[in-house]
Amino acid sequence: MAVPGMATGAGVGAAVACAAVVALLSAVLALYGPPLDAVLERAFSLNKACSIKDMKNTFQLVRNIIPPLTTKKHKGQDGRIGIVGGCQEYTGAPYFAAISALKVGADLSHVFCTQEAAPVIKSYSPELIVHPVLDSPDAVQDVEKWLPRLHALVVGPGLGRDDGLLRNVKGILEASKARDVPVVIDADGLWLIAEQPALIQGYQKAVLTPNHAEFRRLSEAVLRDPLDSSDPHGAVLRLSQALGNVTVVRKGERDVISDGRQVLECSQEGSSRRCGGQGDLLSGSLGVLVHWALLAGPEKTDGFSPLLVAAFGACSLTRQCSHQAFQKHGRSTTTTDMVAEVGPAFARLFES
Ligand SMILES: NC(=O)C1=CN([C@@H]2O[C@H](COP(=O)(O)OP(=O)(O)OC[C@H]3O[C@@H](n4cnc5c(N)ncnc54)[C@H](OP(=O)(O)O)[C@@H]3O)[C@@H](O)[C@H]2O)[C@@H](O)CC1
Ligand SMILES: Nc1ncnc2c1ncn2[C@@H]1O[C@H](COP(=O)(O)OP(=O)(O)OP(=O)(O)O)[C@@H](O)[C@H]1O
Ligand SMILES: [Mg+2]
Repeated sequence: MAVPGMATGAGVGAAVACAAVVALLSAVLALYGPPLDAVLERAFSLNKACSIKDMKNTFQLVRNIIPPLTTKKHKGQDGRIGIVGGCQEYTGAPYFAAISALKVGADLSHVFCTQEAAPVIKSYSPELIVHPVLDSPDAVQDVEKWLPRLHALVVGPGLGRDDGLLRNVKGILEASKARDVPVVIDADGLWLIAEQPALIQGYQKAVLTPNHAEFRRLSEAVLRDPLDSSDPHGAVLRLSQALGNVTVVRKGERDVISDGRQVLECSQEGSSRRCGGQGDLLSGSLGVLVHWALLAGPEKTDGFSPLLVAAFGACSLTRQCSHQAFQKHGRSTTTTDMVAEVGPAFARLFES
């Protein structure tokens, strides 16, 4: 079925061929070092060709990672996701992330927030499990004891920038890495990473989802250079490489996704509404898709990194939710209207 906003083009085979060329170029880069720019430029233009042609095929790869709904599974198998965020000022952001994870298909969604934020977040939805632990002196241990039961953590929505909270989140990130738990880092979690990039350096199960301001901050902190706005794909590729191939999703008019080897672009039609919370829907959805993609493994994603495919899925889903909500509500569209579209948008993009 044709999906609006989707480019058509070459087959998955072409993507794999491109991937091979890019992998080769990366190997050349690793072996011979500078002049990096010339080689990167070439690698990148190959990537660009791949990404545009293969948007249609990338949808198929997302379909490949979606677990079947069967009567043989028990509660939790399709995803137990944790959201780390929620403080006095921001209660909506962790709620949007957590409810979106459930609506995409996770079975259980936990929110680890401050004591004050917990009753507020609980009152939004009986479906969320809310732990008022993030500002406790035992925050790291309190979250750590849940880690063996969680498939992915989404760190940052509505976290705020309180030094004590950020210290606790640093400990939670270190504990997650030690246990190999995949992490999606968004919003104020990215503030922490811009301050201490070493926290995430080289962690292959991390995805960063910066908006415009967050990308600039991160990029300038990590690359120690003013952001080159003339080359949006190259900027994402370079940031990912500098972070040791951590997957980066730069949100914007077009979303640009890279694992430092390949670049994908998502230009699924969204809407012109820029109400707050849309990024939280994206990061919550991505938490589930990351779990599904890693479970499915690279054989289901045809040579693409599973995290790249998960990210493309979350970006296209968020934009499709925005598109559908806007068709119904126009200028009054809010993120709550988009959350109501998660099911229909998911079915339209990935199940028809
Ligand atoms: N309902 C809730 O609870 C919600 C809570 N949220 C939570 O809020 C916390 C802070 O998150 P954040 O995104 O507001 O912080 P940050 O990165 O400092 O950006 C601030 C400034 O950056 C700029 N700017 C942003 N985008 C830009 C663009 N495309 N193009 C150009 N400029 C752009 C813009 O600057 P301005 O236009 O004001 O000069 C903007 O004011 C975080 O915890 C998050 O989760 C949200 O999730 C929403 C729903
Ligand atoms: N100019 C734009 N045109 C179309 N879609 C956009 C545009 N900017 C962002 N988006 C889409 O909106 C969604 C959220 O991106 P955005 O940059 O608003 O994140 P954010 O600032 O982190 O959101 P939040 O308010 O949740 O913190 C993404 O799906 C992105 O593709
Ligand atoms: Mg955000």
